Amino acid sequence: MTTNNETSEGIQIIVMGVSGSGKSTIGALIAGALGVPFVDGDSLHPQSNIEKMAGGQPLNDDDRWPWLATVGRTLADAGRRGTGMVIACSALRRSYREAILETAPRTRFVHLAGTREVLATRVEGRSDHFMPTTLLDSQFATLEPLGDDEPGIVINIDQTVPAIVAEAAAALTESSSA
Ligand SMILES: Nc1ncnc2c1ncn2[C@@H]1O[C@H](COP(=O)(O)OP(=O)(O)OP(=O)(O)O)[C@@H](O)[C@H]1O
Ligand SMILES: O=C(O)[C@H](O)[C@@H](O)[C@H](O)[C@H](O)CO
Repeated sequence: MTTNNETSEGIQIIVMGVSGSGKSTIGALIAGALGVPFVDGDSLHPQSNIEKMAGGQPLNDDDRWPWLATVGRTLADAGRRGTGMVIACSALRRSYREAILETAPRTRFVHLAGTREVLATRVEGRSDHFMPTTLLDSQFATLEPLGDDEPGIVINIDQTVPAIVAEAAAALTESSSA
């Protein structure tokens, strides 16, 4: 999978979805396929947010806004440097995505979508992550799926990792060159 430099430099992607949907796994591979840097949005959270989630409490809007501002700024800075970037960030609500788009208007979203059952299996399968499975219900309650009128694509996560990456990269490069 290749893209020309001109296309890759401009690419600004948020891989979004609830906890355990594969944002880190798929996001890193999409970035590799497109030849752009990858940042895990979890590394941009203030420590207080990580501690809150690890303690079993969902984040609220006040917790998320400063983090979303950092995510948008990081993406916009990469665009200005001409390097492009893929960031894994839950971006659960439409208003969160609108805020990111205000700072980084060329952003496209890749929504990794799956059922509660598939997500529970994936989250329970991890032993090395701070996010408890008990927070999945609040993640689903907060989620507003990517709409047809928003920039990006929705991908069903109930398929293999390579299949998801191939679907995402094909859609992203196709829409970049359109
Ligand atoms: N398509 C897939 N098929 C099978 N397992 C997968 C798939 N995608 C991801 N996984 C596995 O599911 C788990 C969750 O994936 P990952 O940690 O990438 O999700 P995440 O959205 O980044 O989670 P969080 O937001 O909680 O950090 C990991 O153990 C990962 O290896
Ligand atoms: O908006 C949120 O509630 C958070 O961003 C979470 O989604 C986590 O950061 C992430 O998914 C880690 O599990």
